[in-house]
Amino acid sequence: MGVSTTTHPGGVAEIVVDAPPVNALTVRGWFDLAEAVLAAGRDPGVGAVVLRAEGRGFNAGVDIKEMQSTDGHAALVGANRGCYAAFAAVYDCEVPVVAAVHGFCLGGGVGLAGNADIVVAAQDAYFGLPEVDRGALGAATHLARLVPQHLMRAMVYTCRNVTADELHRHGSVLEVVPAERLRDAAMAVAESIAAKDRYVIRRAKESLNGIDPVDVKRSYRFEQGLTFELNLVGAGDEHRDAFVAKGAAR
Ligand SMILES: CC(C)(COP(=O)([O-])OP(=O)(O)OC[C@H]1O[C@@H](n2cnc3c(N)ncnc32)[C@H](O)[C@@H]1OP(=O)(O)O)[C@@H](O)C(=O)NCCC(=O)NCCSC(=O)/C=C/C[N+](C)(C)C
Repeated sequence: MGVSTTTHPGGVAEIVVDAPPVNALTVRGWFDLAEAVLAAGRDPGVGAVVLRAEGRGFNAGVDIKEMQSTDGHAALVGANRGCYAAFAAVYDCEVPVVAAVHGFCLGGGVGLAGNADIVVAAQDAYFGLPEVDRGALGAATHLARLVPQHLMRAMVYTCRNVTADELHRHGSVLEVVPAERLRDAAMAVAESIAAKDRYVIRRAKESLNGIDPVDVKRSYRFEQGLTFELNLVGAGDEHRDAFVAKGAAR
């Protein structure tokens, strides 16, 4: 349980998130993931990273229950800083990151997949930002890397999800495979990158980040500023409390 890294002989670091029941990460979980991704990229023996998850889905975003059961603002501030650190780590990782997505990829999950260099998905994968329904904002920066502008806006305002097949049609998901083949498909892409000259691949990643038209970290920080406003006016608590109460009622 948690975040684990296995470095394979071909130079692929496989980072696996396993946080039952739905891979909704705690503050600690986001920071652990950030450190695992950065450490893999720092390892000179690594040429590519595969980021995947065990369980029912890739990622269900922040752990709302931790946020609502923690006194004061520590969990709220921590989740924001943890998400920022984890999304930034995927982006800044010195080698390409291949996200292997299955099942749900929601909220913070989109932050991870959107900042990955390559996304491979299972046929059951879907992506979305339920933030507006949770009284929050954020990860539109990263969703905008996966879908065109108007679809991104529709997804933010309506909280509708898109499937892996739709993203494949937009070109942001490289390959859609049956769930049982997801790990192998992601590893195969990562191995083909790790087989290249490691110095050149690191410079290729640095170069691609350097020509990005959007500063993803700054853009996400702007989004977070408005999330803080929603918290100040009480909209955050109202919607998160409703989520927790709905689960309890069930
Ligand atoms: C589609 C989901 C993830 C799974 O659906 P399901 O039908 O397979 O499972 P179920 O809804 O019964 O959930 C199982 C248990 O997991 C709990 N759960 C689910 N999501 C979360 C969560 N995010 N935090 C804490 N706990 C969660 C759920 O209450 C069930 O517990 P019990 O068995 O009842 O005890 C579906 O669950 C779903 O849609 N979840 C909500 C996803 C969501 O809204 N994520 C947060 C998005 S906001 C975000 O990630 C980033 C915010 C930005 N910022 C940091 C700036 C605030």
